Amino acid sequence: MKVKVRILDVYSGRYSVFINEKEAMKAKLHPDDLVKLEAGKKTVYGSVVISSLVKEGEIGISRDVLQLHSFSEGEVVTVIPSGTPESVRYIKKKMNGGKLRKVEIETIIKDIVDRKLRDIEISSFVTSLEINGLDMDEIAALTIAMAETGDMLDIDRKPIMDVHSIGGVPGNKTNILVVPIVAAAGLTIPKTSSRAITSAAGTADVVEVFADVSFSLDEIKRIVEKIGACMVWGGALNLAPADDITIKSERALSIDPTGLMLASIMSKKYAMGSQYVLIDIPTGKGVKVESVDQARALARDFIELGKRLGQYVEVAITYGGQPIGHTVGPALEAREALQALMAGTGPGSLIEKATGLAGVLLEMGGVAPAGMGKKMAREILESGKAYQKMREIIEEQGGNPDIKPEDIPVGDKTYTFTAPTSGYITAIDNKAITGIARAAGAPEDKGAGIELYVKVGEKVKEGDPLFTIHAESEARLDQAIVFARRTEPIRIEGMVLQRIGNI
Ligand SMILES: O=P(O)(O)OC[C@H]1O[C@H](OP(=O)(O)O)[C@H](O)[C@@H]1O
Ligand SMILES: Nc1ccnc(=O)[nH]1
Repeated sequence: MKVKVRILDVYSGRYSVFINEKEAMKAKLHPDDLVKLEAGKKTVYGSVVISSLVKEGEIGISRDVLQLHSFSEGEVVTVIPSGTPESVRYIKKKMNGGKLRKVEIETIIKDIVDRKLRDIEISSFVTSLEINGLDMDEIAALTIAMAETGDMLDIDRKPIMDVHSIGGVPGNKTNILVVPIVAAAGLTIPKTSSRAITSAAGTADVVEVFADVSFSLDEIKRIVEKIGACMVWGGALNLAPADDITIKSERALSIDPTGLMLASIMSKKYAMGSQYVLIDIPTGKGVKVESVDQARALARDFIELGKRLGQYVEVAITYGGQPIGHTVGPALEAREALQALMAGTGPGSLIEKATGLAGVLLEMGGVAPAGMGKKMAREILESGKAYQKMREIIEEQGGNPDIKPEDIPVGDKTYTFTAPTSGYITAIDNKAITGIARAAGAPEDKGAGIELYVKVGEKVKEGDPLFTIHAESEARLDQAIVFARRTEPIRIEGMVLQRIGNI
């Protein structure tokens, strides 16, 4: 079927092509059918939307498609119905517990990147990995396939360090301090981050509050060669492009299958050319890895995967039993991170973790003697050198280097929960805290989130403030209050834990 292109100002997050109902009937096309568009050497796949936005003889091209492919108004394209991709058979093989061969994994990833697989098939793939997992051969093949379907960065300034958290713990703004500390020591650290997967704010969501995070690889090369660091969003680059597509499914389901997590992280590190990689595995109740034994097993997998990729990997198992610092949500976390960098100090959990991880990297990079890295990291932070480096990063990434924490707007719709009784704080529920912040609108609403006034082990009196919810709308605030009342995220000794009826 030959039709003319109509550029449509439609942005749906999916590769949609719009076809007139009569045209569709003639071509026996139905909603969500996969079609191939051919124009010269250009081949693009898209999902059909039946619409009166276009006339017979036309095809509507959405902004999603135009992000990666150029089409011009009136351009003639050939539309060919595309049958079910071969990769769907491989997804079903994994769903049935089979082991995928390298070529099968490569086909799935290529079809994801080429948009031949629709949301339903991608979600099925992610779910099958959550249920049936991957062995190390499959994970290595997945990692390389994810990296090699995108661009690779070649940075001259060596050695190239990197740090990445598996995430899962609310308030984990740690690496926003780690990166400038390490770069201030003269090492090169081209940090890529994802947006939130299971949390209320991914590092890319937080950094975006005070700088751009979407750059081309050439722009990143310029920034990193100039100042030794960046903090950018992996999804904006054509860097392991399947990663951000699968993360969208993970976010919707709030899952992060271990094998896919290993590949997601290490494919980005591999594509950036990182030589020395530190992985942070937060461990504790309510995070992705709940026991130290599980963390050790995952650590061994990261180290093995690194060996197969030619990268030196070390792993830090860190405390994840409660939120890091006192804030959860993009703007609130950006404020806290900036405050800590400017003051050279801050909440114990944040400073201890940041200087601990940075210390390991300084030792891995050979600029600190064994066992002296954390001390050196703390000195860099307290001296203000880390803040100066952060100013450079913000400026090079298009932000205002003079930004102050109070310049960062946070949600002005607030509600504060207070202690219903006196006693010691015995637990803070990570999942509940994340759920409240996400109910309040985070991470999409940058100003949404939670300010925590207490941590485990502290003593409170009845009526003392425990936490404040921030939202950008009353409706979102109400949703978050209901969620908070239902989940009671902060437990005080002596509180009734459960009430069981006469069942
Ligand atoms: O907590 P959740 O959302 O599951 O995991 C995603 C977060 O973990 C990693 O953090 P970092 O970039 O290493 O700081 C990712 O980049 C992302 O920010
Ligand atoms: N699955 C992932 C977890 C954390 N970071 C990532 O980039 N990917």
